[in-house]
This record gives sequence, C-alpha cells and structure tokens, in this order.
Amino acid sequence: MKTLLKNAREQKGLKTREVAQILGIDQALISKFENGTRKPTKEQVLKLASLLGIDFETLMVAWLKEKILYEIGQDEFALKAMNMVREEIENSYTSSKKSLSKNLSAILGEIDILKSKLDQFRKFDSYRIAQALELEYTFESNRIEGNTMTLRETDLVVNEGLTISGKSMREHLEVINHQEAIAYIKHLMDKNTPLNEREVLSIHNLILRGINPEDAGRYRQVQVMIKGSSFMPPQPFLVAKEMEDFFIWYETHKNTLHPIVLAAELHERLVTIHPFIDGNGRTSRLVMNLILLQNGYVIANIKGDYDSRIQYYNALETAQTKNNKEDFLFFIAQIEKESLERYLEIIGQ
Ligand SMILES: Nc1ncnc2c1ncn2[C@@H]1O[C@H](COP(=O)(O)OP(=O)(O)OP(=O)(O)O)[C@@H](O)[C@H]1O
Repeated sequence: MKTLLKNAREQKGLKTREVAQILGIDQALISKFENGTRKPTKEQVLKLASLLGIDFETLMVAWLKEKILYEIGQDEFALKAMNMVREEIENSYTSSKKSLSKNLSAILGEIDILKSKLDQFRKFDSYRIAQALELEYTFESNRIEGNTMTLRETDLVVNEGLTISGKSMREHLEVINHQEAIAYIKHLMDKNTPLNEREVLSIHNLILRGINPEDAGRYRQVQVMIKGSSFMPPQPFLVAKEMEDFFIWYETHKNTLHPIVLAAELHERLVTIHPFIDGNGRTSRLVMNLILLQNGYVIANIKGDYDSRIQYYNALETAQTKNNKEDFLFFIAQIEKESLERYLEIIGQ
C-alpha cells in the first residue's frame, strides 16, 4: 500500500505538500501513509486513488489486506478464522445477488439477450441513427423538465442553428446545452473515464451553462424541495458528505452489480441527494446513460409525456419513502429494453 501510494505520487510528479493541499489532508499524514506508520480512512483511499490515478479496487484490496493483518496478526487460529470469514462473505455476496426479484432478474435476462444481438450488428451503427436517437433523448429529457420545444423544433435548433419564434432564450439554451452534455458523456465513454466528482460537476455545468452561471457545476448551499413530492432532500451542509458516499458506493459496487442496476441506482441515489439547485433530473439521467454507454448498452430514454413522468416520479418516491428501489430499477430496465428493441428495429433486426 505504501509503495503503491509513493510510486503513483512520484509518477504524477506531485509533492506530498501538493497532494495534501489538493485533498485537504495534513501533509504529515500523507508522509505517514507513504511510510506505513498510519492508515488512511476509506474516504481518504477514494480521494487518493482518484487523484493519483490508482485503480480503486487495487488500492482498496491492499488497504483491506493490511487492515485485516493488523487486526488478526499472526495468531495460531488466524487462518481458521479467515476461512470462516471467507465463507460468510461469500454467502452474503450470493444472497445479495439472489435478492433481485424474479421480475427484475427476468427482464435483465431479456435485456442481455437483446444486447448480445445488438453486439453482432454493431457494424451497422451509423452516425445518423445515433444523431436521431440523441436528438430524441434531448427532446424527451428537456420535456420532462418543462421545456416546450417540439422534436421538430429541437432538430431545427440543434442541426440548423435556427431560433424558434415565441420560444425563450432559456429554452434554446436548454436544448443546446443538453446536446453538448450528450457529446460530453460520449467523450467520457471513449476515453474510458471512470465516474468521479469532477465529471458529474462538469456534466451539471454544461446543463446550466449560460442559464444559471452561479450555480452551474456547484453544489447547492440552500435547502430545496421537489415539486409535487413529500420527500425532503438532505440539508445543504450534508450534500458534500452524501456525494462522497455516493462515489464510494459507485466504486464498491461498479464491478459487482448488473450494469443496468448500477446505472439505475446511481440515477436514483443522485436525484435523491438532489445536490444542485436545478438540473438534478437531467444530470442524473446523463450519469445513468454514461454508465449504460460505458457498459455497451444504449441510451435509456425516459419519455416526457404525462403517463411516463408520473410513473417515473412515483417509482422514485417509492424508493425514497418506502425504502424499496425495486419499482425504479424495473422501470429503468423496461426503458432500456424498449430502447434496445427500437435500436434493433431501426437497423432492421
Ligand atoms: N420524489 C420525487 N418525485 C419527483 N421527482 C423526483 C423525486 N425525487 C427526485 N426527483 C427528481 O427530481 C427531478 C427534478 O429536479 P430538478 O428540477 O432539479 O431537475 P431538472 O433537471 O431541472 O428537471 P427534470 O428532472 O424535471 O428534467 C425529477 O426529474 C426527478 O428526476
């Protein structure tokens, strides 16, 4: 662990002072992590991995190994105890996989069949299909938020650079910004950039750019309410900590959950923290779609018509107030399934 940290820092050309400054950790502590006399906390491991470009899993495994060894030492019963621990962890791991309901498991199976079919025809992917589907995504996501542009008008603004008479500057900017945010998540996918705080803030910044410059790319400092919902998002002073937990949750689940479940749950968690004054829904849907694209799926396009919106909001409310995420996960799985079927239909399969 100490060698991992020191080597990565030196490779990045950073001094311990600089690491300390960026992460807000005492410089003496950084040196102690590197000479093995102190152990970082889990939150510090996440920050260090992200700054120094060390794979989170590698660093966590090294960290946990040392923590376990420190606790159990070289006791003669240690090995026996370790075997029992292994069994318990394996059991809880399989039961967490089993905890997916029958309905959800079934639809995930159907989705994976559709995806493998699509994988065979990826060579038919065309720029034009992608362009049309992304335009529909911008249209629907902005419609959810209340933008009144039609699909045709959205096309004229994005592809012809026209302005629509009677529509506000804000509505035009929302369309343009959302298209740019889609281009951005595709760029992140191409670069294989893992989800992290900087990227979530950048996505949000693109969404509110030119509309609400003071809040674009910044967490809120005030309490917010969600229109039509009895759920109250966390107090502003809790937002930064909840976001830290959000990224830790992502890192610890990214390799174990089905990608659809991972993407949907990230969406639900982000929009439940509601870290921004505005643009939470659009940002969360983009984060979900980044995860889907990174895992070879297609954009899940939640529709903005009345019925779809009500279903979307109700499923979120159930997750938040009844501690039951099943409806929301199933809702997103259904949307992804429809998006895959539509894609296959377009390419004639
Ligand atoms: N209980 C809930 N009921 C309804 N919406 C909720 C709930 N919890 C979270 N949300 C999310 O809040 C979003 C609205 O938040 P906000 O107005 O900040 O986002 P937006 O991007 O500006 O708008 P929108 O998401 O409507 O496009 C909803 O789209 C939904 O994703």
